Amino acid sequence: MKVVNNMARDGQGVTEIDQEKYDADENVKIICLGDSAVGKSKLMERFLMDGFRPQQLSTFALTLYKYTTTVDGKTILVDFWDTAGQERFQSMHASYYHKAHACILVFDVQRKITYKNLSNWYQELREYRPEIPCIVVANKIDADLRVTQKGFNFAKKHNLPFYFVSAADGTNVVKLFTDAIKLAVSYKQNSQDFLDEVMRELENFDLEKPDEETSEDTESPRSKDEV
Ligand SMILES: Nc1nc2c(ncn2[C@@H]2O[C@H](COP(=O)(O)OP(=O)(O)OP(=O)(O)O)[C@@H](O)[C@H]2O)c(=O)[nH]1
Ligand SMILES: [Mg+2]
Repeated sequence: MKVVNNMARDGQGVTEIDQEKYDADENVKIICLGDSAVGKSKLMERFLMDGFRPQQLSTFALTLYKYTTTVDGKTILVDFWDTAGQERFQSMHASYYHKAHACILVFDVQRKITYKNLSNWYQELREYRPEIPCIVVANKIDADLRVTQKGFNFAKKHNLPFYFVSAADGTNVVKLFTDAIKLAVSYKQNSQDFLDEVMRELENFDLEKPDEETSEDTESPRSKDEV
């Protein structure tokens, strides 16, 4: 497992890292979103390093973790993108979302505002990635287990999977990440991304040709875009 610390502000430098790795079919990218201090980095640490260090600075801008696993007999390379949720970074650079295959959306069960802000994060996510699987996560349940009795309707409302977890004691952390990886892989395998790109190329190409040649074909590329 390799950790790449990218200290670039505002997502600068992300594209270089991004570029070298997305050619392989079995490479997926999973992003993590949520307010500052909800436990995004701690959840990753718990899963990737099987540990929890109580004191650590908040993520500066972006940390990339590389992780290898197997799904249905195939070797999968996972890039986990962890970002800072501070106000100063509240709107993510587009490249953070670029080619992401799944999202883990985290709030802190002890702080209501972080739950309220889910809708802002979710809205931004959907602007860039309208289709990718997204798991909603209620973190820090170790602090007061009674919270698991509460109804959190955000996930239900948007028809998203929802897990109660704790980075501190490890509850549901492995399940969360292994499910996120499976969802990312299945999204990538079924996604129309590549086809869409090709179709867009063809559409542009068609536009340059005389009308009569393209009139028959114009419908199909459009309908693919909506899959
Ligand atoms: N009790 C408890 N504390 C937690 C848990 N997860 C994280 N924390 C604490 O919450 C604080 C913030 O955790 P981080 O993982 O740094 O939060 P973050 O979401 O990465 O924050 P930014 O990087 O600023 O966006 C730390 O002090 C952690 O020790 C948990 O499951 N239970
Ligand atoms: Mg962090």
